[in-house]
Amino acid sequence: MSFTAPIQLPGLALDPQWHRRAVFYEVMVRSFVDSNGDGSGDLSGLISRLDYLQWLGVDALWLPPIYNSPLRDGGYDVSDFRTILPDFGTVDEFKDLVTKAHERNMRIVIDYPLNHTSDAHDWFQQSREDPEGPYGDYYVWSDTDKKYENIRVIFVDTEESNWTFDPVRRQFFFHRFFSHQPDLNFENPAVRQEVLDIVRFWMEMGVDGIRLDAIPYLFETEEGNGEGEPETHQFIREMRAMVDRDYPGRVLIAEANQWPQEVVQFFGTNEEPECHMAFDFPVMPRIFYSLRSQQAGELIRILSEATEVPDGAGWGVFLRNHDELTLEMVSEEYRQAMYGWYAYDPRMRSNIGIRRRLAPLLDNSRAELELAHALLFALKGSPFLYYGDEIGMGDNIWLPDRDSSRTPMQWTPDRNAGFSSADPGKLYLPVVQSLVYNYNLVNVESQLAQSRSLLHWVRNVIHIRKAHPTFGLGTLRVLKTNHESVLAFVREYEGSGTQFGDSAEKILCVFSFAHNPVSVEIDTEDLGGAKLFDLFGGSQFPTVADDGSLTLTLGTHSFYWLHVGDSHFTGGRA
Ligand SMILES: OC[C@H]1O[C@H](O[C@H]2O[C@H](CO)[C@@H](O)[C@H](O)[C@H]2O)[C@H](O)[C@@H](O)[C@@H]1O
Ligand SMILES: [Ca+2]
Repeated sequence: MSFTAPIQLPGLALDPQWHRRAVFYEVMVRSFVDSNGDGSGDLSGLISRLDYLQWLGVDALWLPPIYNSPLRDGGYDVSDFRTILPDFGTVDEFKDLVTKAHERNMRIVIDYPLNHTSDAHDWFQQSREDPEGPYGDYYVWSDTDKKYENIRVIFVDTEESNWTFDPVRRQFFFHRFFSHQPDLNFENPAVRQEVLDIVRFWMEMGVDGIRLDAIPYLFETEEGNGEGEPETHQFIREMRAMVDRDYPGRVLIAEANQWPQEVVQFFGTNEEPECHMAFDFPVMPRIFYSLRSQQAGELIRILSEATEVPDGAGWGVFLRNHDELTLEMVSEEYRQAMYGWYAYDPRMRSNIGIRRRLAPLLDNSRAELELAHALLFALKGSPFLYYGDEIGMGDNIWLPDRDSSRTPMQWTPDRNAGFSSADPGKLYLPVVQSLVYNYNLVNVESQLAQSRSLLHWVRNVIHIRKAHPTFGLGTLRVLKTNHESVLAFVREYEGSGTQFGDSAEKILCVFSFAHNPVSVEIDTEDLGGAKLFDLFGGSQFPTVADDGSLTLTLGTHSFYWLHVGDSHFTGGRA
């Protein structure tokens, strides 16, 4: 396979708003390409596929943890934050990745699980052995496991308590996640300084952003629930001030699995900003709910909630990632409905969520995959794709925990799906060989060869989105319709008049979750008399009536992106 996209030199375009226009792609280094045949993906392998990612239209890569780790939690159990897992490569190879990505105008975002370490980390080993030593106070130790009783257990499948007794120190240590992941003690100024130094270490290496893993959980208090305590926000403000001062243009991304009013606090304010971006956890499960219930109501409700963010900040929206499809942000009633639709086999569940990939969740329905992506790319926020979802990769629910959807990328129909030349038994996880998603059928090479494949469709929609800065920078206003299965909104952008030549624009987006064709009347409010043109092919649609009403018909699971304007729009096909 060759992707001969032109390489832009020398490096990145200067754009302080890059993260709001960007299409992100989450790529697990271990899962993407194995360059040396040892069975594990690595940095050199990833570098070898940057041309593919550039061809796809990706602007930024998010790499889950690449540090030294016992890999008991997919690398989120870090044993040294300043070295790279040898299976993945070296610091020099990482620098090479940054350089080569930048040459392609692509950014690199790394993942930083700052809340905790692995119990194999030297800090923890010293802390347990020498309570009076320099690391004695690096973790949250207690003589009793009865502290912080308001703090819930997150990994309910495996942990009964947030406290585990350490036989060496003969005290309990606190952990929000697995019992092999002790929480760092953020009350200790030395710990806070270590964390800031580690941020600086990777920023000096040239990274463009850092995903702050599990960010709500830094501080614990007796009164609170340990999620977004004031001290946690204060510390993020300090980190942000350091980044703005010493590394302007780099971004901090909050992973806070919380309700909108709580997540929005991780953006801070104009005067005291915190993160540049935050993942939108409430929207994601509602997309899946709408697809099965044929009801757009919950999605409309959450999209209509006013959650203003500071200037220049933006949401990260996603369909799937390396974790389970979390159902923490839906009511118990909705959760049970979603388990019934999407996790009918108990093996598909994990903690409070569903450990499946996008295509199997949607039963490989091409119409639903297109609808879900069209919505993802039209929402307010920057879209994050999960590796392999662009080809509709399947999962393996027989693998433990979230490994079900972390299997090798499927490049070709050849041995190990072209991921590795290793003996198949040596792979870090087996390739998917199920009836429907077998790598013989689902792979990049065969989809490149079919112009109507999902891969080409996703690439096209990415390029159309990128031709319209409105999607990244504009406002979103939900419209009233007379059909419960239809979501309609207007994206509107005033234009910036910057060097990017952005002009003012309105785009009407309409999505039908109905399982049959529907006719819908939309109250477009102030769009009376406007002409509409399809963004994909440029064809003209019925003009909006003078009173603002618009009647459209939509096929099963279909959608429209319509340019609103007086003049003919020529379409955006890439
Ligand atoms: O490092 C521990 C975990 O941190 C992240 O966790 C997030 O995912 C959890 C579900 O797997 C979710 O329930 C929690 O609210 C999040 O903070 C990371 O993404 C995980 O992979 C990791 O195990
Ligand atoms: Ca390798």
